[in-house]
Amino acid sequence: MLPFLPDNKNFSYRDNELWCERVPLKQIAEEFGTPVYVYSYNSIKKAFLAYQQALKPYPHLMCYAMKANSNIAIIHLLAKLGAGFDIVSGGELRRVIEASGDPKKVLFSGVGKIYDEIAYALENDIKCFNVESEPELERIIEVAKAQNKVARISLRVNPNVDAKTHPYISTGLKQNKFGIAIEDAPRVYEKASKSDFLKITGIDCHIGSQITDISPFLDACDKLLDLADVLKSKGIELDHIDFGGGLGIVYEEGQEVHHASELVEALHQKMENRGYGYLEMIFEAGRSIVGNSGVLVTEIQYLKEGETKNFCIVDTAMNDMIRPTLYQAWMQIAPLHVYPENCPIKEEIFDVVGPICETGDWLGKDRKLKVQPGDLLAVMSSGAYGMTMSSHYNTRLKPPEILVDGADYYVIREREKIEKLFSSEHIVEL
Ligand SMILES: Cc1ncc(COP(=O)(O)O)c(C=O)c1O
Ligand SMILES: N[C@@H](CCCC[NH3+])C(=O)O
Repeated sequence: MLPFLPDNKNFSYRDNELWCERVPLKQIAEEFGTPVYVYSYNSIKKAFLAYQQALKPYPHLMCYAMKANSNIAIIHLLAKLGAGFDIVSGGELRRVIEASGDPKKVLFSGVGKIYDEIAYALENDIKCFNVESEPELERIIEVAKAQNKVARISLRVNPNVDAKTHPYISTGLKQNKFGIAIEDAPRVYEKASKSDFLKITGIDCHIGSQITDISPFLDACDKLLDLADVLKSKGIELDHIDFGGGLGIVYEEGQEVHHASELVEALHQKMENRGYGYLEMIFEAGRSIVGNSGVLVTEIQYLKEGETKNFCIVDTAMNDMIRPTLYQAWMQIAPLHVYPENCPIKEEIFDVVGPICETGDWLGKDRKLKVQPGDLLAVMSSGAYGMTMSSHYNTRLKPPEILVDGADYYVIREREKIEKLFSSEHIVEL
């Protein structure tokens, strides 16, 4: 039986070899070395268009949360498909501009926006600041005043909804640092409405990531619409409602997720029923656009028999893909070549680990694999929160990124060079 693949359309086995679209992954590994991130353009496009098409009948803006994967080639291609962007730093806005994206379709989220970032975003006339606290609101007024501009804002409210996801990626509960408590929101909106330097355009929330159920989104929507009612009674009208991040994805066999259209329809139905069908619907989806569109290909260095466990030691590590270490996330690890049943290599159970000096440096535990040193493995579903969360720990260089489109492929990031790593460091003689 062939190993499970979360996106078995754009990643598939042909004659027991794993391909991305019409390219054998082995060919990419041979040409560019390992570890290497490989993305399927057609998978990204399909995932993005699933939201776009579902939203088409309604006023909408589909913003890609670029923290998931911010390679400028991907930003550029998504911008061409009509994407706006959700950013959390001035650096991410720089990327949008570099990639010829439209700043007027940019939302700026995040709890710690600094002066310079606010000024830069205002200069570039972004669509909206998602304000996460009262002091931030005051800072935005101050910067807008200095530029003699009007900043468009929405409040990111914390609806206190349980997203039923990992506690580290749950963001809409009272104890989380994000957003403004929903009970305080009417007062803060009133305050904002009095400033000549602000224009209230919307309402925003983001309750967490990797949410596979629609009900937390609907619960949050109810609370936002209750707030919209209160605001209306105070004469504050909104243009948009921003539901935050998108749906979760399939990492593991047997997991089920909803199609983007189910989420959009369910939310719109609720808006319509409550008299808000006219509001522009905004999503800040990241993971569901790129997550299953990427893999991290790695080469097995050693098979090591431990005292109680077998280890499959590969040449990628927690510095390239930190999700298992950070969230104990389960990610499928699939061999690039599947040996036939009758081959003498034995199937064994391994912990797949990297070379980093940490016990937490693992990619998968207790995985059944029929492999030998030199074989290649793909960490599936690595397109989101892979490269963007990578680091140089243990002075490891960042892997290249390759984008596949049909039978063609392109280097969208070169393998990092050690000289570049050292170029901003300086020896001092003391
Ligand atoms: C404010 C905000 N918007 C959007 C996202 C993207 O979420 P997801 O990748 O689950 O679609 C995140 C990440 O969780 C976020 O913090
Ligand atoms: N980085 C996380 C999700 C958090 C997203 C940022 N708000 C992950 O890999 O699952």
